[in-house]
Amino acid sequence: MGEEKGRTQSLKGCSLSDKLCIISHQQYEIIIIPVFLVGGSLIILGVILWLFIREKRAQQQTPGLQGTAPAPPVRGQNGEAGGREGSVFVPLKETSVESLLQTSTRALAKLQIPRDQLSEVLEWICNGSCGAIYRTKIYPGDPAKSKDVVLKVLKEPARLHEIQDFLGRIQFYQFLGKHQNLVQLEGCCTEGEPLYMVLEDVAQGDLLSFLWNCRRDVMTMDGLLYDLTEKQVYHIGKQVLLALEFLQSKHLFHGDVAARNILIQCDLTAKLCGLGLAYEVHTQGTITSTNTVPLKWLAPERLLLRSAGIRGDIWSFGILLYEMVTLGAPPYPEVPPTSILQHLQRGKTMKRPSSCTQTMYNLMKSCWRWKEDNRPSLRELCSCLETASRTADDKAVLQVPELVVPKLYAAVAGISVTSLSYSYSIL
Ligand SMILES: Nc1ncnc2c1ncn2[C@@H]1O[C@H](COP(=O)(O)OP(=O)(O)OP(=O)(O)O)[C@@H](O)[C@H]1O
Repeated sequence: MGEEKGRTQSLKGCSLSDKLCIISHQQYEIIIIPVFLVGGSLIILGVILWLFIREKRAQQQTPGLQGTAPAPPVRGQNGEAGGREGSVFVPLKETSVESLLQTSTRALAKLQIPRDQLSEVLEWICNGSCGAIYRTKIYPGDPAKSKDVVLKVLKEPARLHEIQDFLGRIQFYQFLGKHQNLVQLEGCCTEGEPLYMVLEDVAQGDLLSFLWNCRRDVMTMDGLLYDLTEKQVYHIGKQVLLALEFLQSKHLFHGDVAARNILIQCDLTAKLCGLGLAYEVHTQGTITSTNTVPLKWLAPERLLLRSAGIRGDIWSFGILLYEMVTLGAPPYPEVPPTSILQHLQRGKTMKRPSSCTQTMYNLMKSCWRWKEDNRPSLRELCSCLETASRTADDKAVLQVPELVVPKLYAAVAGISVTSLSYSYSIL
């Protein structure tokens, strides 16, 4: 009855027996409904096409020619922008170097080291991102307290923003505080140029050189035993995970986990260095510099220039395990650095190295799951490593007969040879 009433109202001005009126009402429905259906389908098709093209374009982003990628956007462990805890004291409004140094030296008063306490004898280690890195001695009054330290010297002449950046990095170390598996800041000299950042000396140098030295017949050098067992690989790996957990607790991540960014002591204490990207995440919430990271260590989301986070570090940790168990072989030796993304997109990962147990290989593969969320968390990985370490071989020494030719290594790994600070010679 109600339907009949409504219909009568819509046919206002016509009598129900009027055939012409009823015919025109039916035509109205016949036109509108298909128009809506076709229009809706076209819009849905358009959206699907747009998403498809967008995805394709992202995949076609060609990596850097040298096998290094431009910095992708980044996010913290929960997808949020990187942490900004702790204010950045460096006075960005200062317009002259003198006033900038005056203000910041006051802020860094507790860290200042008198320059005359530093030896003038400098041993060059390498050129870092801000300038040269040297080893020297510090004599803090009491000769018994003299010790080796590492100096990061800001290159000269430095522009105002480079000075601000360097001072910010010093404050970043201060913000991080102490952790046994992170390189420690000893102090700084910033009352005038050249600016120094003074770090503890992790005497045995980087893990990559250590791994290469383990290939040689020498058993010990400078008190360090150049032998590595499977159990020790887990021991070093666990320390790196602890350092990453520490960064994660500050809403940060490392962004460049690799053997070249780990320093090693005689007792196999491992310390994470190369904190430049973590510093950028801290201050900018993203990576803004033109810093480049070798492609073969990067997770797919970084290669695709999508957001990066701690799960990207987990992918790189898998590569680090590979580096350790192969005593410093370049990852994916058969793949050119610039083809790595296509290689991964075909679902390929690295084969199990002959020196690697199935247990360790399974761990690596879990780090290399395409989807970030499917990779283990730091906590899970830590407990897997602990379990694996309990039954790991502590006797058999890992052996790889071929010596490394650094130039060749750099080409296969997609790293510029000058950025490697190896203390290793094949002679
Ligand atoms: N505290 C240290 N003890 C011993 N060697 C060190 C120390 N710090 C740095 N090095 C050496 O210098 C190399 C480069 O260090 P690092 O990656 O920290 O430099 P950087 O270019 O300033 O990095 P970033 O800009 O990422 O902080 C290391 O691989 C290592 O050989």
